[in-house]
Amino acid sequence: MQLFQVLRPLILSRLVVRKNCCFVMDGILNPREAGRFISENSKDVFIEDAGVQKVANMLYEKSKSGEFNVKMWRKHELNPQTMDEEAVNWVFVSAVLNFSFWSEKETERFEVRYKDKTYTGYWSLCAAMNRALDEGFKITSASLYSTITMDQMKQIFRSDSETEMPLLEERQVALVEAGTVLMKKYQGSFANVIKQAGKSAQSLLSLVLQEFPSFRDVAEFAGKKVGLYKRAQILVGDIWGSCEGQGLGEFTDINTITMFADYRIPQALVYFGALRYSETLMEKLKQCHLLKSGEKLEVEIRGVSLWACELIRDSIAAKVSADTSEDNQLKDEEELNQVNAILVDHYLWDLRRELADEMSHIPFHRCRGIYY
Ligand SMILES: Nc1nc2c(c(CN[C@H]3C=C[C@H](O)[C@@H]3O)cn2[C@@H]2O[C@H](COP(=O)(O)O)[C@@H](O)[C@H]2O)c(=O)[nH]1
Repeated sequence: MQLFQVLRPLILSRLVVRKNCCFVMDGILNPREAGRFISENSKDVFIEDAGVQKVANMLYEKSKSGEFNVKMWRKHELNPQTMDEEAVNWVFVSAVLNFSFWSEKETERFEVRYKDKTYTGYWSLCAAMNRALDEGFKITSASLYSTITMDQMKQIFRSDSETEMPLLEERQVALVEAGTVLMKKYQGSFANVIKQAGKSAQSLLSLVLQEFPSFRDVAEFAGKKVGLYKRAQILVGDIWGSCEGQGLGEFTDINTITMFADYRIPQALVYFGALRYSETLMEKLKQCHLLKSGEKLEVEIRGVSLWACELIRDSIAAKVSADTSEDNQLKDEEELNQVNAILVDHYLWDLRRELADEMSHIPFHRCRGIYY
């Protein structure tokens, strides 16, 4: 192995500390403000109220069962079950790497086989992480991933198909950056970052943006800086889910977190008629046009999708308060069952996977980057 390969992570970790200058959030619209502003100024992506109400009705009916709540997160076989420090360190690593799984051809995807099941997309990341842990490489330990080499990355994230994991080098850089900060300032555990946030989701979000530059998902749109913060927000949302809103996952303001602006929720929103693309944009996406991170069309798709989910959440809340029927479980388990933007997001994201074939005629937007 060349000397550079060995030294690369150490060089990167030196760079990180210098790059990690303070991140000023003032002057950047927060995700909810950004969603509204982008939606009000969008030229190629539009919200359709009939579709918003359709999704809100679907979700409201589902939420009446009392099954649709923070406890869902742990139900997936790949998600950690321990609701402790190990679980939040697992969530942190998954959030650092949670981006850009799409491949040129949907039929040629990065795949990981784990415990007799084949995973693609986001779940292939989780399967590779759990496979590494089973094989004795503690990928959740900052002391290890802060100096992880490309050879180790290739071994851990090896594919069980012909297609390699996209952006492996960018993932190594993100891991070294995150691990270096965690080791230098938080004794190697993300639980210590959480504890510094005083049970506030917004404080944790700000702390993550301050400390970990790879999460700074900000664009310029119509003369303003807009913070979409997809990975930083999903990190908070998954910490909440991994601990069922208790202990390390307890946040007094979790309902201020918005949907996570990825490339799958827009697909679902268009499918249900809550979002509409201009003919020009739809044609571009059907041609698999590659959008640049931060370009106008890309920001419109992400920002208007985010705002659509805010409207869906607001519509559900209005239905709950109007609903006087005694069988509505939401009333008496308000705390547990309130449908916030995180649950709206997970519902749509999981549904997009369940209905992948039905939705396949709706193109997702292709953008190569580390933000989502
Ligand atoms: N908006 C939103 N985007 C999400 C997630 C998740 C994983 N969350 C699950 C984890 C625990 C709970 O069970 C959640 O359901 C991954 N992604 C993004 O999707 C894209 C990949 O998609 P696909 O090709 O289908 O794997 C990629 O941008 C990835 O960053 C989410 O929840 N919401």
